Amino acid sequence: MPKKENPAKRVAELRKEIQKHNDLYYKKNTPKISDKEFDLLVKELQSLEKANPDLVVASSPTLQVGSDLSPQFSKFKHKVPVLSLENTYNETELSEWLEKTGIDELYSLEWKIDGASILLYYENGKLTHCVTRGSGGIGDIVTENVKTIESIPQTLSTPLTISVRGEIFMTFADFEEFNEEYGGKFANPRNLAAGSIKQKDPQDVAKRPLRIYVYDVYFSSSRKGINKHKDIITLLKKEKFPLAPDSTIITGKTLLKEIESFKKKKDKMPFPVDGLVIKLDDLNLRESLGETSQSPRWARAFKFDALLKETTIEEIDFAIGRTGKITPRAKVTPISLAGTTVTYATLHNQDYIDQLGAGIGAKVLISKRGEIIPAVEKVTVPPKSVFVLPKECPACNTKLTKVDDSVDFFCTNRNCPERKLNQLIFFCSKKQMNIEGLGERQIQIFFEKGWVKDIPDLYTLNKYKDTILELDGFGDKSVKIIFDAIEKSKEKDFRFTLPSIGLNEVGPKVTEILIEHGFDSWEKLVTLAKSKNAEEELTSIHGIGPRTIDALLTHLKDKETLKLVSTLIKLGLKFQADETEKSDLQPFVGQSWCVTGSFENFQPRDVAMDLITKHGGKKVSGVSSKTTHLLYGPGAGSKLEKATELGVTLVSESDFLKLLKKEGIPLP
Ligand SMILES: NC(=O)c1ccc[n+]([C@@H]2O[C@H](COP(=O)([O-])OP(=O)(O)OC[C@H]3O[C@@H](n4cnc5c(N)ncnc54)[C@H](O)[C@@H]3O)[C@@H](O)[C@H]2O)c1
Ligand SMILES: [Zn+2]
Repeated sequence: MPKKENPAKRVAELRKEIQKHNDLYYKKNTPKISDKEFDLLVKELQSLEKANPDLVVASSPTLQVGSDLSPQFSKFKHKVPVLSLENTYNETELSEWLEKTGIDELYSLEWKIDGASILLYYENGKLTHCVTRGSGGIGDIVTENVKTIESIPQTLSTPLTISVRGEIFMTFADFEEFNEEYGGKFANPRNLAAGSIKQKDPQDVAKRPLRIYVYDVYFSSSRKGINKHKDIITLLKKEKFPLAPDSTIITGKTLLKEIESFKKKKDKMPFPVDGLVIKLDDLNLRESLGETSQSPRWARAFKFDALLKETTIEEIDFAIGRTGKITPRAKVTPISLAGTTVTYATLHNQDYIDQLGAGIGAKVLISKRGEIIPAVEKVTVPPKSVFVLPKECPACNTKLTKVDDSVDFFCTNRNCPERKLNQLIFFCSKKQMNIEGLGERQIQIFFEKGWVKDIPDLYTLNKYKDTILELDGFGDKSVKIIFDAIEKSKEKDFRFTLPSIGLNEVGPKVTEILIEHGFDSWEKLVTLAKSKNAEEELTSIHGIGPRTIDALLTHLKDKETLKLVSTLIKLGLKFQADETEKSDLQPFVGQSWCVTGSFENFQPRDVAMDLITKHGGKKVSGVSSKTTHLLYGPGAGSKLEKATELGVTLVSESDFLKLLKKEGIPLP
């Protein structure tokens, strides 16, 4: 509640507090309070400023959009102010706005996607700049990072000069898979998506499963023939931009009813949504209403409350991941939340525990959004003492350590039983080797009995078959399923075996990239690691950053890893990739191609590179002494210079078209 006795003091306090949370949210991507709590602070400040106009200053966070600007990026002055949205959690407030704006008007109703805002600037039909919202007036140029999202058209079918606004996000499933690959470092898809577009190295961004939905277009000159939101959507569809599902256009009268049906769906959405966006359909009306310094008067965000429920921490234990990461978990008095019973909620790490002041006996608020693991969000009644993580691994007593600059503690003992167990669970899981019948429970039993201590033991498990049949809960049928699935897993190729053994930084995507570049077996990788220019060769591969290269080369020289793989090969597992759809025409065998510039017939230019790999060639992302050909088009830069210097064969688009014709390769 506003403290009436000294508004100036409270206003100053609130501004400082809001600024702090803005920075945590937009710049660090690690918010410490919920959106609702944040919005309450802003509302309190707004009402104080309204009651005390003399306290209003232009720099107040109520008059500015929260800024994401970071010093390491070049800046871009937006062509039109990139604003925020005024939001409400309350249907009465929304109705009042509808009445004021026109209940009989048409409105668009869309999901409010929880990611990072982005502007795509096109000049004469070519994508020139991708820019963050920044301060609303200027933004950070993150073009190369955003261009890694393949669904963004690089060229339009008409030479329009426009800016397209959208939201970059990640689905829950992609987030979980990615996060699993990186040892569970990231808190939620929104923070990961927003952090990803601000990475230093586009190659690191390319590995992240980012997506985009666009929702608006700004025109540099007159928007001839475009008078409704509907026309904008038609244009975006025609130019093949990705659009969010379920968007609809309805009258103000039926809006609240329609919102109800969106609400029913919201917890089942595959990507994070934090509300709905309602916008006037008529663009002329929009323009006559105009905007405040912060948000348009013709749109509102209707936000959903994050589901929060109170319970008590009964105990705190730990998950020890396959990478050794220790995650403290609160065992809570069971509560039902978003249709499931919650008994555990994550406490992430010691820093998080300290910030919350969490401990055994504390009363806490638990949240669940989408499919993410529930988390402890807030302490409402403090514990007797704040919890402190043990110094040693609870499973093997190894001293816990921090790796690099991470906030997490790790057990570095490779033979730690909990790590081993989780490696086995990961190996057998559906997305990996898909060994049906071997779920967490079964693996745990075999592990405790000492029958399966490590991955290779799975393939000699049949010596315990009779004993297994004697166990409770293992019938003929279920045991047959297990052994059939183990046998069948031997058919899985390198695309699965390599990521399944759980080497850090080496997940499915990296594996796929390695295979595409000709490293389609363990043997080839090991040979590569022994060669002098291993690092140079890996660096030339697009999509593999320095951190991955480091990790990969370490694994490929590590004795235990080498032993593990050779044992698995002896047991009949495949550590080479099956041939994929390759053409009989293989004119590019033995050649290594690089590409630069843009092309008329190949958009995106990967289309050309795919032809080369399909017909036997290798593609590389940088020109080196090993590159044999450079395919170049307008806009070619330093690669062309370097290739000329090194005597690489230069191939223009028309040369390439002739070559394809000569070889009888059709255009896709
Ligand atoms: N928890 C915290 O500490 C903290 C701190 C700062 C901000 N926040 C949250 O962020 C909000 C303010 O952020 P904001 O200024 O980005 O505004 P916002 O998130 O409330 O709304 C504007 C944004 O919505 C996004 N959006 C998604 N789908 C859209 C669609 N279909 N149409 C239009 N826009 C769409 C756009 O990126 C746009 O920038 C606050 O309300 C608060 O909830 C939280
Ligand atoms: Zn341990």
